[in-house]
Amino acid sequence: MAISEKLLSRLKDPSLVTEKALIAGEWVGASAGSATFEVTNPANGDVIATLPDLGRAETARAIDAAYTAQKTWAAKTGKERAAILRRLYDLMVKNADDLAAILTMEMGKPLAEAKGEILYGASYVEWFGEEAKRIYGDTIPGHQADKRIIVIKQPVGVVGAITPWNFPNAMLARKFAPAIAAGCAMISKPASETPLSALALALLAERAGLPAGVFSVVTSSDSASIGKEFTENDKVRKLTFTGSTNVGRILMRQGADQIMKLGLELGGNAPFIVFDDADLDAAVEGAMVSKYRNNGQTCVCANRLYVQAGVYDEFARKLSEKVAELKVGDGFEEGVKAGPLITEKALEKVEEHIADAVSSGARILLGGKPDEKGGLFFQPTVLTGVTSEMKVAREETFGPVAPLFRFETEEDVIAMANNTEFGLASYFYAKDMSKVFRVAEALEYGMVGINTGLISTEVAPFGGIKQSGQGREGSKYGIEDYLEIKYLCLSV
Ligand SMILES: NC(=O)C1=CN([C@@H]2O[C@H](COP(=O)(O)OP(=O)(O)OC[C@H]3O[C@@H](n4cnc5c(N)ncnc54)[C@H](OP(=O)(O)O)[C@@H]3O)[C@@H](O)[C@H]2O)C=CC1
Ligand SMILES: O=C(O)[C@H](O)CS(=O)(=O)O
Repeated sequence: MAISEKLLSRLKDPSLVTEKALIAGEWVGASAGSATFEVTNPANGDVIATLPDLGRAETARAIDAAYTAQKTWAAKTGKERAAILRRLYDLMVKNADDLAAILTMEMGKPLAEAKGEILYGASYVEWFGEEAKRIYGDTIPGHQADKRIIVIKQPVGVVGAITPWNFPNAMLARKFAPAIAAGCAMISKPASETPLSALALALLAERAGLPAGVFSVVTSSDSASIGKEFTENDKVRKLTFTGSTNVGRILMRQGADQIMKLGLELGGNAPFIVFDDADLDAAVEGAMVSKYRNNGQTCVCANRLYVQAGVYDEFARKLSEKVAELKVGDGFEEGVKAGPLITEKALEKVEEHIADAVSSGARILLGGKPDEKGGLFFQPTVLTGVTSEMKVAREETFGPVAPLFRFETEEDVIAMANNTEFGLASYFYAKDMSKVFRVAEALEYGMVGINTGLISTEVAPFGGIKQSGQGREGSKYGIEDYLEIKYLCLSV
């Protein structure tokens, strides 16, 4: 077991990579003969680190420590909690290049995108460090002359967090920051593909002064068991999850027995609509960002591109010209815009969706097959002649495929866009203001990008409706999910 020299040689501070999990304030490595799992670089299959493969016992130990530490942490003032989050924000920014290199090596995204993710994750730490000082309650006029009513907000308590591989820093930071700001304690279970980013965050949180036990990171390849510990251990008051709708459903069922508070950021199937009065160049730019960011591996990616008949051919041509410029390769290579997919399973799903579409009459305008580099590299792809009967219309591709659907009327496209069990992100390009308000209000999604393909920011409420989840992350709304409301009735 040894950390990859290729990774360590890229870092100013090699101590940011660890092969130890953080359990109850102690860094725990794999003991002789104990179970371990490997973290590999999706660009070439290299083993970059070996982590202890922990289970329910270690998770329960982390929960016990969190249960104790949380009481002291919650007793600190918002200003004291804010100061530690501010120090963490400063450390994330100072170490952003190293954190980005760790992220690119374990997840594959281009280095510039990884750096962007680190700063995006840090923005949540900064935002909720500020919110920590503003957890206000209410006073309410009494219902009787001798009654005084006060509403206070208190931290939920111990929180379990399960996060995905596609944004291994930002998806954790988006949960960690409001939880810690609110006075909660957290045990995180990162995706087994990408635990190093979570561990680096934990290292920096410790250096920022976060007390022992308030934050643990359990590394495990047996996520189902860790999830069961989170949902069955009565010291855990909330579970926050980002990942597929299928797993979200499993966790919701498991948490039902103790009426667990849940935060669910699940799958999406975003429509991206181009009306014939759109600024086509802007729409192409927005489609490039919304579709190919993170190689299409984000839950808010444009999954279905609906283009009005009058501009369909021109949009398809312009989009393909831009897609053809995307350089595929190792995320560390200069100019690369499309890294590897995360696993063989992810690549097979992309191939399956393209084959299904073509077998039903779609045409490959660009790409359509694995890149000549082999491995997990795939050609950025544009399909035309796509219809609602195809899998790309119903399922989340989670890869670099832009399926173009042609539509005639506003009513038709709203009906098609809403014809899904998902409701996370949606986008459309149009100039007519009446149409903008009609369409924005008619789309059944938690988020709507209007003349933009990039909507994610810490200042706005990120989240979905229907089977895309519940709760919101970021914004002034995001901290509410980590607070309980308490009503005090005083007889005076
Ligand atoms: N709404 C949002 O913000 C986001 C949604 N997603 C959605 O997630 C999917 C892709 O991400 P992906 O990582 O494959 O999703 P998964 O749901 O497979 O995995 C997400 C996390 O859940 C863990 N997990 C898997 N099975 C269980 C289980 N039975 N109990 C507890 N934890 C479990 C995984 O651990 P391990 O991998 O180690 O098994 C990982 O840490 C897409 O559908 C995407 O849309 C992804 C990111 C953001
Ligand atoms: O897809 C995800 O995991 C993130 O939610 C995407 S974003 O927040 O960076 O848009």
